[in-house]
Amino acid sequence: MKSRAAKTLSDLVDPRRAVIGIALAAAACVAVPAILSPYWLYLAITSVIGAVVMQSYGVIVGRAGVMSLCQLSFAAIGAWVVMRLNLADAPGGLIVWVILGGLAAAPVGMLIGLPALRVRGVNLAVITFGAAVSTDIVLGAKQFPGTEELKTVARPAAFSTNANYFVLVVIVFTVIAFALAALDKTRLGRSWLELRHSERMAASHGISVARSKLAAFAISAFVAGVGGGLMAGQLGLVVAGNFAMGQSVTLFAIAILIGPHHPEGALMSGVFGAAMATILEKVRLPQDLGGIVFGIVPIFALRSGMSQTDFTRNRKRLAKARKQRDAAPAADRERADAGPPAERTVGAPARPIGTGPALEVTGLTVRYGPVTALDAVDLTVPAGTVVGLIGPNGAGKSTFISAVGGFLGTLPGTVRLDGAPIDRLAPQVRAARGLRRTFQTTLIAPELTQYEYLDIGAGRRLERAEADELLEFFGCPVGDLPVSIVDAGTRRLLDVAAAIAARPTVALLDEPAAGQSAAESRRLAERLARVPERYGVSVLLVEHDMELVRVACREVTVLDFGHVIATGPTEQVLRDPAVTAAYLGSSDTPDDAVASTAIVTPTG
Ligand SMILES: Nc1ncnc2c1ncn2[C@@H]1O[C@H](COP(=O)(O)OP(=O)(O)OP(=O)(O)O)[C@@H](O)[C@H]1O
Repeated sequence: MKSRAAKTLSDLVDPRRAVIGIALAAAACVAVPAILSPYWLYLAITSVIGAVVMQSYGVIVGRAGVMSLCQLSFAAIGAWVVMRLNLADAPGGLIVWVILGGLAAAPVGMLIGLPALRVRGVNLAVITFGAAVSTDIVLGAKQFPGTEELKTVARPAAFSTNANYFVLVVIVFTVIAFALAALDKTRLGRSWLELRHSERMAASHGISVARSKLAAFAISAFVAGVGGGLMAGQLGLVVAGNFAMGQSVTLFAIAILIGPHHPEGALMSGVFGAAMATILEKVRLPQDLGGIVFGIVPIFALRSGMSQTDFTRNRKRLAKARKQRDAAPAADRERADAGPPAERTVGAPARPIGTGPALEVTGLTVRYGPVTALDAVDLTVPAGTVVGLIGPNGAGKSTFISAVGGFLGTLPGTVRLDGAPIDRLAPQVRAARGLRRTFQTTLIAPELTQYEYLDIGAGRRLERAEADELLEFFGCPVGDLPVSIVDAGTRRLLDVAAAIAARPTVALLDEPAAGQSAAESRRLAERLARVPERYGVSVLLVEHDMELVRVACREVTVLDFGHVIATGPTEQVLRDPAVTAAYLGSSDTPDDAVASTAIVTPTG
């Protein structure tokens, strides 16, 4: 039987990929020094060190989607530490110094990452570029330690020759590649993927955007610092020009185009960024050719909206997924068409349902400038129920969900979850306390499989049986299909399943039936009605589909222009003339009103 540690390791690192990766690295270590002349071997070392630096872009730009233009500043810190320790003949030798260089860069990375908590996009690029400029100025005014004394960095005896140093840098690159691949499978790694697509979605899953971003800055700075340290070991002495700010920007562009968050992308970027000019010069080709390649690769990136390596990988993955889907379409259709499966026998037990209100909102007010979207709204979701929140377009329903979820900051009014006030908490803290939400527009990272997305939603690794049960209950296809191949309507259901997987006290569902056929809506209604008893989760359901509301909800609250105009048992409220008037702008008969609600189409 596999030990727990071995199982965890095989969960984090795909054994097949590990074997291929190690075999390729070993082959390179044997073949490259044997085949290449000393000059080309030197360039190969430069390229692999460049690839290590590009791995740092792979973390911050490729994974977390943050624009950082100062990665070479972190590399400079790594190099500086190595040269300082070398000058002092510090114990440990180059390998230890390189690690210390990375560790010294990490807190600086976090410091520079602090503004990223408030700004993003171009503004953040400007801030990080400012850091690169400052590093340039400091390094320009102050030489690296050992430069005056001409004390070159001493390599360990085992790696003193360039052939052996090549082996060292390949080992470092490979170890970082495996470590990052393993990190991708952890909650932190997945949180970066969510951040890249939507910070709001990440927060709704209880992920701290601040912590994830700072971790991305720290880890990417560490990796860049290691790259800088290796550079010092290769060159013996480094100068400010090795870490020029312009180079940081060029490497950023290369990162966007090639995608160094994949090992092959990091290697290609390393060759391109670190050695292209020299290679062209050596083979007597015009330097402009580099510019031409630089001009062609963006065509791929722009055409596909993704980096070159993402594009290639995605194409392969989609082809495989389509085959997989086509192999089992009948089973999936049956599953979607079937009624809710009977008693649940797997997975975490249902949350015990309390006796008081699960969610109690009083006096909630939201103003967008002159528009009062919610005006002192009171709403209660009794424990163990599904409550509907309906109203015409623009009534304030989505605003209510965002406000209760904490996405609009601290507001007038109170929000209590299971009796405890949560109105001053950040969205991810509310989510962690047991308040989950879905969005009208789902932005699930398409790279994830459905299983992986459920894990993110649940905040833990679900057992296969538990994930399968959830997917089956909500009529989603088999779990290892990538989200990119799942249609928009099914993604909404997946979003609901991910919210329920966390076993929150309350799930706020924003129009989960949008994009579903009438029959699918009906089945969803039956399923939602059973959620409280099956999973112990109370639900607030925003919907335009009145048939779904009728079937799923025990109580309904109606909003109109930010005011509650009716609240109570579903049938009674749906027959209320004031509700009819709000929907139709006249006092038609209640039944007409309900029938006519199908005409009120969602805009979100
Ligand atoms: N970010 C915003 N800035 C300014 N006004 C906004 C903003 N978001 C919503 N509003 C306004 O607040 C009011 C309520 O909008 P909200 O989206 O909450 O309504 P809704 O009931 O969810 O509508 P729908 O059913 O169309 O989704 C509308 O008048 C809308 O125009």
